[in-house]
Amino acid sequence: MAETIISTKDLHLYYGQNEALKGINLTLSEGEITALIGPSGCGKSTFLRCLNRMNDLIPDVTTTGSVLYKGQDIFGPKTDTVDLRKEIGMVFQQPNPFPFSVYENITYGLKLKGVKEKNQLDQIVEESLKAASVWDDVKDKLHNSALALSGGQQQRVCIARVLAVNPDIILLDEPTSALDPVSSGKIENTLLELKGQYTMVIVTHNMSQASRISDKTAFFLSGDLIEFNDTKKIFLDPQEKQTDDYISGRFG
Ligand SMILES: Nc1ncnc2c1ncn2[C@@H]1O[C@H](COP(=O)(O)OP(=O)(O)OP(=O)(O)O)[C@@H](O)[C@H]1O
Repeated sequence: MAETIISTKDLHLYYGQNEALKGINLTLSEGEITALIGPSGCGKSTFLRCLNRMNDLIPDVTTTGSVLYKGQDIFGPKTDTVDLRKEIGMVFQQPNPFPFSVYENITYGLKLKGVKEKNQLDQIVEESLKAASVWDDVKDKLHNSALALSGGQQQRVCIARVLAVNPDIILLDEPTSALDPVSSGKIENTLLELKGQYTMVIVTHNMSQASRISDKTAFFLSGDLIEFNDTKKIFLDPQEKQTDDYISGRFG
């Protein structure tokens, strides 16, 4: 049995008066990929952002309940959110490289961590880009702007940027929805190669993507977690009618 790395307990989140998460209890296991699925507005991205406190950046948000990461509540006073976000990194829907060179994108977080030695930086740049399956595309363009790459290459550079600071968990918010099918397939392969080394949580509207890459799937509806189980079970033998209706395309 894989170890628990993060668990939420009775997690509620309100945007002003609007309750977007209605008491979510969910446990994520180390080294697994968990897919969050459900119709638009059901709270998937909100839940994802709770896991590294990205919702803190949004005004008028109230969160109750807890998110235990390695047993400690991330909403507790001991948490430094900058450190937390290095351990629990995030990849967004739109590729968002910094407007610097590829090399500087990867070394940015390392320099903040105090890594200065050029050989070490060079080594981590190469390792991270290789792990994100984009090294062959960019090895001759390391000092060119990351913005000059294709969307799919930019997204893999963004994954490499997260990997460079050696996180435990990677949160991915619809990372392929802005990409063409070939680029999406490359990202999926990259995630499959990283499986086991990192715990990943991916929000996706693409049911076949969820079934291809994830170990576990959580189905959300209107701020509730309706069903959470092994991905095979969710797709082949869902226990709740609402899950069945959603994955069979009857709504959403
Ligand atoms: N920054 C925000 N301010 C106010 N309300 C928000 C904000 N972000 C999300 N919401 C609301 O919270 C609810 C959940 O939204 P969320 O984006 O988490 O859903 P989602 O399942 O990820 O949707 P989608 O699949 O369309 O991205 C929705 O009612 C949405 O309008």
